[in-house]
Amino acid sequence: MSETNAPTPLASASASPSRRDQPGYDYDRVELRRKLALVPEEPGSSKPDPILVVDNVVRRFGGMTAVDVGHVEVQRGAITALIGPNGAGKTTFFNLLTGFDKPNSAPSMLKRGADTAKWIFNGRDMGAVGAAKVSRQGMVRTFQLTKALSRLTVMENMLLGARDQPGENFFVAIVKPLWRKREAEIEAKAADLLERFKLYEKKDDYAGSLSGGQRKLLEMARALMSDPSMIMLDEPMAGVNPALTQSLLGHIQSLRDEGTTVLFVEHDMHMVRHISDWVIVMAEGRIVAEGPADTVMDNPAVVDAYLGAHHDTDLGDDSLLTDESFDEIEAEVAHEADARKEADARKEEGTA
Ligand SMILES: Nc1ncnc2c1ncn2[C@@H]1O[C@H](COP(=O)(O)OP(=O)(O)OP(=O)(O)O)[C@@H](O)[C@H]1O
Repeated sequence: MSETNAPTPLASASASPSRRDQPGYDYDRVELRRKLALVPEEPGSSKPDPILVVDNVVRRFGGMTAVDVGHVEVQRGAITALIGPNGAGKTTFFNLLTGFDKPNSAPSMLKRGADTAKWIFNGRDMGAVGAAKVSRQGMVRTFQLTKALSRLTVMENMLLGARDQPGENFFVAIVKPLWRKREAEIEAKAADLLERFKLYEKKDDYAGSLSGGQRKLLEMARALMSDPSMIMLDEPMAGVNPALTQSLLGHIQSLRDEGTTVLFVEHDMHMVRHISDWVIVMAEGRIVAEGPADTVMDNPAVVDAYLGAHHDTDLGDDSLLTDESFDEIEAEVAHEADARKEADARKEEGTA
């Protein structure tokens, strides 16, 4: 199977509807960029429609402060990159937000006040919420596949990612027609996602036998099984070959175009420049700069952060990925979106 295939949108009726099809969703990238252009390019700036608002998240390891974020907001429906030199605190921040770690500033029986940690996702307070519940609320992050998951097949990995498994609901679990139906839906959805990520032919292979790039695709596909409102990707491009890089970028753009908010940590500045609607920069645990990708790299605070920590970081030379190749991806994604609209319209006409 080729790794270079372009992304395929969800095609069959058995997949859950994308957010684009849900009432009230009106994605318009030009409008989004126009709104973001009005946002002040400063750390902690307010966004027009934040899906995530974070306050006072502090994490110390011994005497070292890994994360000290006073305030930050993530715009709904946008692709936001979280960048920063090695050790800036990006992964620790992801772990805290998704319930896999707890801030030292977490509110307690003794202390709850203006300086205690608080983060609101989609209008809900997530501060005291564990990892499983965070994911059920629609904030899902990708992980590297563990050894155990490598010994499961690609399809088994997908089924593990599903929300509302029949066994989770006692009533559904004991009424056979109900769980049969739900099980079939989940399997159909997994199959659709695997098709979309060009992994369907590998469905019965062990996940451990996939290439590094295919594992990244599987991680993303598995995360999408729970229909997240926001997907958080930790270094999606690490270890991925240039051909599959383009495919991954296309997938991330289509997710955003379908209404999923994307927050990703990445060292690859080519990727950051080309697909981000907004960039947040961390250094030494703090947010030091924010702005659109084409200007934020020139911010003196960003140059300082990278020069101070990481002299050899390439902040913008596109050697592998040219503007033409990204234009091609964008055109392909737009073409597929149009094809999807046409198919939906035909389907509607057929059922009218
Ligand atoms: N469990 C831990 N125990 C002790 N120190 C830790 C732990 N986890 C992270 N750190 C430290 O916290 C700091 C922030 O680490 P983190 O991995 O969050 O940075 P990062 O920005 O994701 O870096 P990279 O880009 O290299 O992945 C680093 O100095 C790291 O050594």
